[in-house]
Amino acid sequence: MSSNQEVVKRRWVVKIGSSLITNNGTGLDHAAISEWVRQLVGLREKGIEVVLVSSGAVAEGVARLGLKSRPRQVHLQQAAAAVGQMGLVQTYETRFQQFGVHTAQVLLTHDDLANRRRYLNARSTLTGLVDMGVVPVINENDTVATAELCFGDNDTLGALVANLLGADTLVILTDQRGLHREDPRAVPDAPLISEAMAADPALLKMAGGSGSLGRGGMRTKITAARLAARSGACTIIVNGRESDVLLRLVQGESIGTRLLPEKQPVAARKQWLAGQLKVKGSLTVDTGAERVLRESGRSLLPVGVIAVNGRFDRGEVVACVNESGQEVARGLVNYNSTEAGQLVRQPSRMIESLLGYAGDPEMIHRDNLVLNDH
Ligand SMILES: Nc1ncnc2c1ncn2[C@@H]1O[C@H](COP(=O)(O)OP(=O)(O)O)[C@@H](O)[C@H]1O
Ligand SMILES: N[C@@H](CCC(=O)OP(=O)(O)O)C(=O)O
Repeated sequence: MSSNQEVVKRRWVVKIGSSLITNNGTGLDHAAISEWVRQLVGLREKGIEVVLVSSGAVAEGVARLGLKSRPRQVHLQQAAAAVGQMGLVQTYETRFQQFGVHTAQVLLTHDDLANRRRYLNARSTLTGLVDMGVVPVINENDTVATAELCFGDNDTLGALVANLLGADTLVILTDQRGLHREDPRAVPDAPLISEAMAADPALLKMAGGSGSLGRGGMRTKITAARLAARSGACTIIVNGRESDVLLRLVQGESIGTRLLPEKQPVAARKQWLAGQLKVKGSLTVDTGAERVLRESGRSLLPVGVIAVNGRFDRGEVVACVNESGQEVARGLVNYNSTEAGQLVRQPSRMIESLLGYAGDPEMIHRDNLVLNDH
């Protein structure tokens, strides 16, 4: 089923942290992974689309290479990650296969999500995988990530993937029950925060760094929750060792820390789009398309575009103007200006024969479109 259809599907991004997935810092905890896979399959059976962000490459590489501990030099850590990533995806692949579910390895860098064109490509590919019933297993592409431009921790990556896919929930599985008022490693009886607004400034004051094998600690989890809230996702930080943790969450049990977005999903996402972006060109739309955009918030299809103005690439921001030149909306365009010119007034089924490849049916997908409210 296409994500572009109007059916509202539940989509969860589940992040499994380094501190949880390893056996005392080296190698993977295979029994625990089997447990999470069983539960992830259970979520799918309840109609939830599942995307996994998993750490563990460095830890597994350290074990496979027979190293005593995580290397200090970055290039050796990256080498260990390259070795360990093989074992990580092999483990998920084998476990999911037992349930007849396919997995796909997706390695992303910061650049992939900052660049609009690559962002859209990543989005299309991931959406395609999810639509085909595949579970993407995502990690940072440690081999090519540079110290200045890396996610570093997978909490941030998980949040950006939640933004990318418009997930309704980001579950961060870690080695604590959730966010406590103070780091429970230092203050064992510090009370648990069960629910808060993700944007609450008090949260960051409670959160400390990583006390163990992970990279970000609670701080990056709070920041991740704020990022995820931007596209309307709720973040749940919870102990991955709790029995049936994911299945209990889906039944609505209150475990862990739930960090809520302050706005409705669509409003938050569109506010972000509206606030961030500059216009590179414009598409003139006919009166029918203008009405559809204004009244039903649907995607802009090529058939409603009557002219293309300016030069732009796929993934850049363009304005949608009416025949009097008044801006109706703006959004991230799925085609560059040359291709868009070829698609003017064309039905989407003609895209493949006109461009020579099967592109997105929309000129601008509604998720990437924000109405001009003047
Ligand atoms: N206020 C807090 N509540 C809970 N844990 C905290 C807090 N402050 C810091 N931490 C630390 O964050 C750690 C979890 O983060 P991290 O080690 O990065 O794990 P992961 O690999 O799962 O991302 C905990 O083990 C804990 O020591
Ligand atoms: N990409 C790294 C994981 C980075 C990391 O440890 O992140 P986190 O689990 O958020 O503390 C790996 O697979 O080893």
